[in-house]
Amino acid sequence: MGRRAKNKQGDPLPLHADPDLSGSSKLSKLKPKPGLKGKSSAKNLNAKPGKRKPERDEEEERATKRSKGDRSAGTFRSQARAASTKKPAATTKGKPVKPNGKLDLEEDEIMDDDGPVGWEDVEGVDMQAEARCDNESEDAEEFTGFTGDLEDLEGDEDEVEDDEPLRGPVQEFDFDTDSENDEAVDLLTKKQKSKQLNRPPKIIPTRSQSGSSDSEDSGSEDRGRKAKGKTTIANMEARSRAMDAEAAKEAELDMQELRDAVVAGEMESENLEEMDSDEGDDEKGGPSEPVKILTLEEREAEKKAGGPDVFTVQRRLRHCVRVLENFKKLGKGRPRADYVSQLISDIASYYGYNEFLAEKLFNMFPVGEAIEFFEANEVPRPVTIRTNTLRTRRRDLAQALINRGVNLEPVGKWTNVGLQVFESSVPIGATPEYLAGHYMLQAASSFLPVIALSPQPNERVLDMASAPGGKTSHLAALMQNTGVIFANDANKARTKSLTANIHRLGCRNVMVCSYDGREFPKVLGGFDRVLLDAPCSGTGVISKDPSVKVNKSDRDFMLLSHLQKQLILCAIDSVNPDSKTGGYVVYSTCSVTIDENEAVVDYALRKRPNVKLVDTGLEFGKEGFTRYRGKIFDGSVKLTRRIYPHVNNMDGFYVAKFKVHRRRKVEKGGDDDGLPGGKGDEDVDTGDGDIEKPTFNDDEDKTYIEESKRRSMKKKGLRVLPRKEDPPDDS
Ligand SMILES: C[S@@+](CC[C@H](N)C(=O)[O-])C[C@H]1O[C@@H](n2cnc3c(N)ncnc32)[C@H](O)[C@@H]1O
Repeated sequence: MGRRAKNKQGDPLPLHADPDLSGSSKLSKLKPKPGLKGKSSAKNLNAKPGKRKPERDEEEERATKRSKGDRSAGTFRSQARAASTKKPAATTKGKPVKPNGKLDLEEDEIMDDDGPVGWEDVEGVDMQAEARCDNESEDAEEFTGFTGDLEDLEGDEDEVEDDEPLRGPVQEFDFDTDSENDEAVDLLTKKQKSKQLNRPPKIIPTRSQSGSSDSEDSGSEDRGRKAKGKTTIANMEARSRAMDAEAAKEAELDMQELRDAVVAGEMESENLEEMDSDEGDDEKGGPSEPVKILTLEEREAEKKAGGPDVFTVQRRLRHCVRVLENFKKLGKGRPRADYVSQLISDIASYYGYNEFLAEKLFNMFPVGEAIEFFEANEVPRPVTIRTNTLRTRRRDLAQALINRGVNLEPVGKWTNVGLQVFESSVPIGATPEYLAGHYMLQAASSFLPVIALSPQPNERVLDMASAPGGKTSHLAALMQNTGVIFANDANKARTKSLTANIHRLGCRNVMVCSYDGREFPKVLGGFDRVLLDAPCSGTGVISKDPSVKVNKSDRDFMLLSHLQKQLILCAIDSVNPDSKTGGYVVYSTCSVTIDENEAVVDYALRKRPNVKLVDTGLEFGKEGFTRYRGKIFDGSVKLTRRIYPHVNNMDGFYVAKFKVHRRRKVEKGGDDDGLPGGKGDEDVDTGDGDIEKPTFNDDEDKTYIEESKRRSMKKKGLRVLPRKEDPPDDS
């Protein structure tokens, strides 16, 4: 994304236009701003992850950054303290706005009151391992008590009097009247001006920013906007397009920047030692020691001694990234693994992850891109809402909210219901429009599984893990309140917020139920479409819930993956393969790990030869992995889509879409290993009444079954023998 247009959610880059984020582009970012030299030294990074107490100037800087909602604002230097990132964007008179209307949003307030949500009351699943329930606003639960009359709210004199923008001139809002040539609209009055549009240059600037022009640019940009006149609201979409064009221009500039950086990186690498010692001037201005890569023992000793200071870690990070990106030239006899383990250790301490998760996530990307990913997790994603088309139209909603002092604009061309909120003078989660169900606070990426499922009017749809109902209500809207949606969630307590949301949003075709998803299709089957938005680790939403950085272990991923595999088979088996209009399953998670995504989808393909992956229909997202660290997945897994914070400026998400066909009878003595392309040759209509119980590979599942037995014995207070061997690595 461009330097100046990064504030806008915008259309994510199309699949084939994803920028090459790997490589030396990061090198320029990692250069410290000259003025910062030495400033950060002697800070203990070994403090509790994410809890390092910032100094005063850092706190101010962080407050500024927090309000930007812009991933690019994240810099290497500022990340170590950002584990305490809070929910961004909308503000009320300078204070952060909570979606539920309260001020001063705290991270723990984003979570359910009951703590971590997901699968805690699901039998057979370890309570310790937390699963993340997506990135829906969980605000609804706090509104379940609202029983008042909307008119009362509308007529609340106090609110009106206190609410300056309500008295302002009514602005027209029309999505239909724009044209490419329309004047871009400045939606932001002086008072309301988006903080995202006004972000400062990066603390560690990229090449393009380190020049003279960033502040000038943004100044002239602002002037340009002002010159274009006051907000008319007549053509918000035109403005959006103008921004898109600007973003495209910026993207091109960035690509150029990247190309320059690669060339420059090659030159730089030749003078690496020189650079390292230049960068390494100590606080007194003298040259510091060359960067030292530590052995495991030395690292342990360093930790024991209180941990490295920020300055040292930064230098080492830069050094390791540079060397690893050009190892042939710069490796200098040391094994690559030494640099990798040093880098992972430094990433963990710098960004506040446990080393296990830092490594797991690091391994998913080329070195430079991994840094992009970790940085993006330090920056809040844009606040977005989804128009509930059962109650209103997007233009009417936008008009109403603008009149209340909300700065917003369409999310991007790929959705006609999304609005991005930049700033608000009113609590965005408690406006009369919110309470009247005109919109849902919902992260943009969580629109994607529903768009992929594409439910049709009059269908029978199962939303297998549905609370608090962001996607259920979106499904209902697309089905225009026809047909029927079974909105299930294993967690009874969470079905309260689900029910509240579907009432608020006017969904009349929804049946709420609470079963363990693994009981389907025994309880009910024959659906035209099934959405499985599975309980997951939440590694795609770390910017919202930084606790994920430290509370996930190898075992959690193993157990989650197992649960997801069980659920996906049940989802598939709940579909009527003879559906005239459908026959589809969409599997999604708000996690980026392979164990929870491709490994689950591949397992489903192997166990259910009657399903095939199909195109998700999404315009963007990276292809799913078809091989990863020695594992080879079915080639069709590349049809699945990965959404990343650092690429799409959205929460990390994964979406896969299956078409379910009739089952084929497996030939006697034939290949019954469940691999696709087995020898089955005869169509057998399994029908609703003839749905087989999901089967599992006993060998593969042995460990899980044993774990499950151990847990239930423990629960009953029985003595549990020590494990015979460690569970296998599933990564
Ligand atoms: C990612 S959240 C779902 C978010 C929801 N789809 C939405 O859009 O609002 C995962 C949900 O799975 C539920 N869950 C966990 N284990 C389950 C199981 N075995 N069967 C059904 N639901 C389960 C959790 O209670 C949680 O609400």
